[in-house]
Amino acid sequence: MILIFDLDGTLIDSAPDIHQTSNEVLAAEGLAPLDLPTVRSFIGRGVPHLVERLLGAHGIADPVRTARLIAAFGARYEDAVALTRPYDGVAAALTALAAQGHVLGICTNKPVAPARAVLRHLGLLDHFAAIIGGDSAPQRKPDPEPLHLAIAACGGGPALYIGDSEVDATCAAAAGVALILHTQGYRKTAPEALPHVALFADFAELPGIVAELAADHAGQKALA
Ligand SMILES: O=C(O)COP(=O)(O)O
Ligand SMILES: [Mg+2]
Repeated sequence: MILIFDLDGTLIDSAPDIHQTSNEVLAAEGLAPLDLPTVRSFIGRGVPHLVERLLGAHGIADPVRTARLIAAFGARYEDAVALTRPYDGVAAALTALAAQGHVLGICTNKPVAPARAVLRHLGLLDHFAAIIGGDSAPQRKPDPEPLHLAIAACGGGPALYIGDSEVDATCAAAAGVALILHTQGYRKTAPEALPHVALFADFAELPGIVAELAADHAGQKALA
């Protein structure tokens, strides 16, 4: 099958770097820093949304400042890798999934260049046949288009999406793709509130979950 992964909050805990970069661009505007949980709660809908929320937290809604901060954030984003860690067991799970014969891709709202930069920094880039980011399509997730693009870029066919958030759940549902929910990410609502075919807290569980879903899928195809 094709397995498409979300990035922030799914494969990597990148909130500390996004937090630090946020406070750097706020400082350049003469604005006070925000704490990590606050910034983490703004992650998931891409850079323009993050910046709107950073300024909104300071009571500012100004298109000129928003555009300036988006540019400042973008200029720093590819270097914002030092504080980011993969979740435990990610590399082993990706290796096991590829060994099961699956094709792996990324569909993230992070722009492609910083997505590639952080995956390269963590030694994970070579696992992926395609990377679709927040700047790859006219619309970002939760629009289904980026997920459709990621699946097509991996060769097309039956797919699963592995994500952490409300945005991923809405995107997957709109795309008609089943979601496997990583529960250790940046979600705000209870897992039960989000449509999913499976959930996991530990990447050691993922190869078994995927093997079962792939077998179900093959079984349904045989019956059809
Ligand atoms: O850039 C973001 O806001 C979040 O990215 P994600 O789609 O990888 O969770
Ligand atoms: Mg995410």
